[in-house]
Amino acid sequence: MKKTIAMLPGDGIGREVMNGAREVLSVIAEQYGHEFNFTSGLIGGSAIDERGVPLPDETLELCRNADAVLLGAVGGPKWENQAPANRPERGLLAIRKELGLYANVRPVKAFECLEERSPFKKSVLQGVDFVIVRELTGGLYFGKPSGRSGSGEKESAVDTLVYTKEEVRRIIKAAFEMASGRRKKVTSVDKANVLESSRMWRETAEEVKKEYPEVELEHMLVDNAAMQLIQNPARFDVIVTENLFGDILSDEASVLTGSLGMLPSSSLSLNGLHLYEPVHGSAPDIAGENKANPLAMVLSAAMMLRTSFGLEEEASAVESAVQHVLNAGKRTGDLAAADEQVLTTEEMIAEIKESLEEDNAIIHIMEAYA
Ligand SMILES: NC(=O)c1ccc[n+]([C@@H]2O[C@H](COP(=O)([O-])OP(=O)(O)OC[C@H]3O[C@@H](n4cnc5c(N)ncnc54)[C@H](O)[C@@H]3O)[C@@H](O)[C@H]2O)c1
Ligand SMILES: CC(C)[C@H](C(=O)O)[C@@H](O)C(=O)O
Ligand SMILES: [Mg+2]
Repeated sequence: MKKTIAMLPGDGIGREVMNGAREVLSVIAEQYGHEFNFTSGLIGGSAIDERGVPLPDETLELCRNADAVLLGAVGGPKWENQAPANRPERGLLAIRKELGLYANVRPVKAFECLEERSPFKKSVLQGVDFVIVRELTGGLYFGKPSGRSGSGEKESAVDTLVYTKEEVRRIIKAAFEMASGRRKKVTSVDKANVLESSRMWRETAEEVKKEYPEVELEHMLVDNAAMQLIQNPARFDVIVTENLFGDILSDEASVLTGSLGMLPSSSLSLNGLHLYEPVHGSAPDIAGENKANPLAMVLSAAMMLRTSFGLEEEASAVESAVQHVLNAGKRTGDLAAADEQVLTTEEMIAEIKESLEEDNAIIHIMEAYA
């Protein structure tokens, strides 16, 4: 299979983990006889430094000419004082909007071998396997008006939470579709006791539910959801929610897996060009130190292989390699216990590649004797 993959490393650890994903994908290409053409573009702070804007036109063009997009992370203290319209994060919001990436899928699965690294009891983590479907191109992040006016104590700031029915319907449909292929339960998270937008969200969820009689729908207020997520996380299958609620709940949920560095995501459009990125940010506190956990990025690449290219076997091979190295006790600093050896980002990637190569050798031996 011949595919073009646009890589946007971004800033901080985004660059380090993207290098790792590229190496892993190169091994997959070689083993399975694919041709992956990697193109590379600027986004975020690095784009501001080189082109003066967080999302240059040429980066968008590069993405549109690709079969899928991989993104590292954007942002960092260097660009904290940029004008709001020219912050690194604006590049990320703009690419999501421009490519129509309305559905951000964030799977949360607790690896048994990492249970010790989570602050939760084993009994809480048992059976944790859910997906957060976060609306990504509307809500509080994009609503107008947004801005500041006035001065002194009379200065005011406004952000607007606005959704059209159409925007709500398509994300809720995406969640029901996902639940249909899973444990058939959708939890729609809102703040319908206060927000008008949430009341419309809730009504729309009820309308969509009629098309999916086999899928259960429950509504949950977001404050309760934040609590249930850590009290009884195994109760969830598919959570669907507004942009900002989904952002907050997914970082919270990452603690169930042991580290934010474990959470991958896909951002899906209606036209088939999708973007894959870890849930974490550019981690300025460890950037440039070869310390970042590259597994969220590697698992995002696996999601790309499966969702964009239909390469189920290849995606599973990457996920099995991740499972294998974790089972073997290999840990970056975010996952290591005090008495455990700490691997660098590059060493972790080397372990993944080695595991893929061993796996491949076993497959060849089995084929030879079949
Ligand atoms: N998708 C994105 O590009 C994205 C997401 C979140 C935050 N950000 C940006 O990143 C910058 C830093 O934000 P933040 O510090 O609040 O969040 P962050 O996700 O970058 O880091 C939060 C904490 O988690 C740790 N961490 C995150 N990823 C890790 C990994 N792969 N391995 C090991 N440890 C990891 C960091 O070291 C830090 O202690 C900000 O500019 C923010 O806007 C970008
Ligand atoms: C960097 C920021 C704009 C982004 C978001 O809030 O969507 C990030 O936190 C994420 O989760 O992808
Ligand atoms: Mg976030």
